[in-house]
Amino acid sequence: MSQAWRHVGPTLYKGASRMAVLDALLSRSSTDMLSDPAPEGSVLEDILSTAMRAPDHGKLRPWRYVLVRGDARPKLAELVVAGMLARDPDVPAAKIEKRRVRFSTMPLTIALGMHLHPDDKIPVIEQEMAVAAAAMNVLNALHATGFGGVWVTGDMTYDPAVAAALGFAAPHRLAGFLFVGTPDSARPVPTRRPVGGYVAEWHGTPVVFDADH
Ligand SMILES: Cc1cc2nc3c(=O)[nH]c(=O)nc-3n(C[C@H](O)[C@H](O)[C@H](O)COP(=O)(O)O)c2cc1C
Repeated sequence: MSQAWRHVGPTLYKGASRMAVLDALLSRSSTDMLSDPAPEGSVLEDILSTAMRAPDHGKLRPWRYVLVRGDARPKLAELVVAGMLARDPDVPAAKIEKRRVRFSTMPLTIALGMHLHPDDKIPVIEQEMAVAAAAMNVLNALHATGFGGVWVTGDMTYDPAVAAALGFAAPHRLAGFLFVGTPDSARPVPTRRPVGGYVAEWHGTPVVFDADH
């Protein structure tokens, strides 16, 4: 890892208005309709640095990012396909081909690793939630810098052989994969539900949410 990756970078939003930050948070959406370029260099460093501001009980910093790009992509695709066939030798050829193409062609895939400490006083679920919070920061930062992506899991995420081949032998695990690149500009503008149904004020008796009616 180069020296550049170790330094504390410039504040990403220095000079940006709070509204610009909120607008970015309110308008992010996921997509796998992604083309080149993917972020690289100092832009990618800034994006991934947002992980380092995720809430993190015990400062365990359990998030890990494995960058898979260029010629490494078909290798990851073959690893994923080998796992599919090991789990189910009769898996349909079309399903294999779809996954092979996806992992071989995404501009950048980031394997989300979880470096877990099962014996720590911080419960594993809190370590996992910190990884998820960090991934959310990364997704928002991708959007804020004009890039995009989607977090996927699937059976390959829970395959110990795939995890180990990426560097996460037990007790460490994968939390999924971020497919990353430049979103297709023709994709539909996402809608956003009003949050009202997911918020309630407590007055001493259990709350009921409109979203659950
Ligand atoms: C932990 C986790 C795993 C996910 N796995 C998948 C997946 O395997 N396939 C998929 O299509 N979407 C998956 N999603 C959902 C997408 O990442 C995305 O949130 C969803 O398509 C909705 O898009 P939005 O983020 O624009 O609302 C997952 C989300 C999370 C948080």
